[in-house]
Amino acid sequence: MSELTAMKCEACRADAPKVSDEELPALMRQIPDWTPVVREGILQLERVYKFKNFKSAWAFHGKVAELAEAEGHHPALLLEWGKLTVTWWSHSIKGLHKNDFICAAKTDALLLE
Ligand SMILES: C[C@H](O)[C@H](O)[C@H]1CNC2=NC(N)=NC(=O)C2=N1
Repeated sequence: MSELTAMKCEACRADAPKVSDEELPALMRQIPDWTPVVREGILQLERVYKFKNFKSAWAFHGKVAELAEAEGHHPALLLEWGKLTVTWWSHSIKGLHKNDFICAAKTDALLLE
């Protein structure tokens, strides 16, 4: 389990630093099941979680929503039959912040609960 899961998100400020190109590879190695994607020019982290049915995906959706509220940092969630797509990025800086990696690692940890 990544050390990221022991960290806490900081408040999202418009002047907060984005994760740099130099920092990105080491952070991505800590969340190997996630993919960096660019949407509307914004770098984001995405993972698709597969489940046996809608109800299981829905239950995980609820856990991720609770995590988001606890961290004060919120993902995009696409709930489908047997799938939940989770996408993290920082709206305030239109890109990736350390918060997004912390939350991606904590999202993975929810699977172990
Ligand atoms: C006021 C509130 O805390 C801010 O709007 C928070 C809410 N959750 C957030 N979530 C994400 N992903 N990015 C943000 O910039 C953000 N800002």
